[in-house]
Amino acid sequence: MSTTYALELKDVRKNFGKTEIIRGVNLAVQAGERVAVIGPNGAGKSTLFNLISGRFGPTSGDILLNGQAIQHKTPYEINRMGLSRSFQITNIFPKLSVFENLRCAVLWSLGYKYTFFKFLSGLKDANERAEQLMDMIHLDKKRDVLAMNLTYAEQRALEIGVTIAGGSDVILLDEPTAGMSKSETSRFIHLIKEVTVGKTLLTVEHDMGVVFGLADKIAVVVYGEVIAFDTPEAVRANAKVQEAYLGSSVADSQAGGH
Ligand SMILES: Nc1ncnc2c1ncn2[C@@H]1O[C@H](COP(=O)(O)OP(=O)(O)OP(=O)(O)O)[C@@H](O)[C@H]1O
Repeated sequence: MSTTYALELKDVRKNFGKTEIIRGVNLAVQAGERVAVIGPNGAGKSTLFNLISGRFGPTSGDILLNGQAIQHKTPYEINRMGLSRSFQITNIFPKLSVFENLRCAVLWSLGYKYTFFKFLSGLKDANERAEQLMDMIHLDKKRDVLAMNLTYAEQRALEIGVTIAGGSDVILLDEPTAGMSKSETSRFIHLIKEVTVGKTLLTVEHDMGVVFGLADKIAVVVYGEVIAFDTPEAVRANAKVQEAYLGSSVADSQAGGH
């Protein structure tokens, strides 16, 4: 019996000009797994995210979302099929309040931007869902504060709220804790865990504390290939990974008690 994975990459390759940047990636992520994608600078992590979210098409290979091929779909179509991505560059509206940002995201996900009448009938549901999201990301006390007046960590939390607003079951987060202090980071890991319960999560991450605090599995990308995909413990113990990349970062994170 074949398994349907939440996300599956089969021999995915991507060339930019004559250079092969992604060199035959295979990855099978089970529904509900939290996966951290790690690797040295320039290894191809962002390119992989761009391929999965449809920003680029692969040169060859298949990408399946819940068993359905998405490698030729647009980002919009892929989003409608249940995958949502947040960016390092923020995707919130600075001059809208917390509540308005969330409501916009909910309405957009429901497709209400297209017809005014659908919009009116959906408004009540959208309001309720936006309130619910606001509680989930712990910004209920900041309901009417403009996004631009939130702290940096609160803006990142709002961004997560916007990302999960449509109820996608596969979530891609690009360095969700980048730029945060240590205490903000540990609170944020907790928040990400809470809001992604039952969802499949992929995150590109450099901070080993975050990786080991968040991930069920780690995918190690080195020079356009996934050289290991396993539990944190197994990846930590993997000699190939130690040699190619981790070494001192893992030692540091272990010393730090993560
Ligand atoms: N649109 C593009 N056109 C040409 N080359 C690209 C493009 N996007 C990425 N690259 C190249 O692909 C390689 C992988 O880049 P990518 O950004 O995916 O790496 P990364 O692992 O995310 O790195 P970092 O950790 O520094 O963000 C780099 O050599 C980069 O210069």
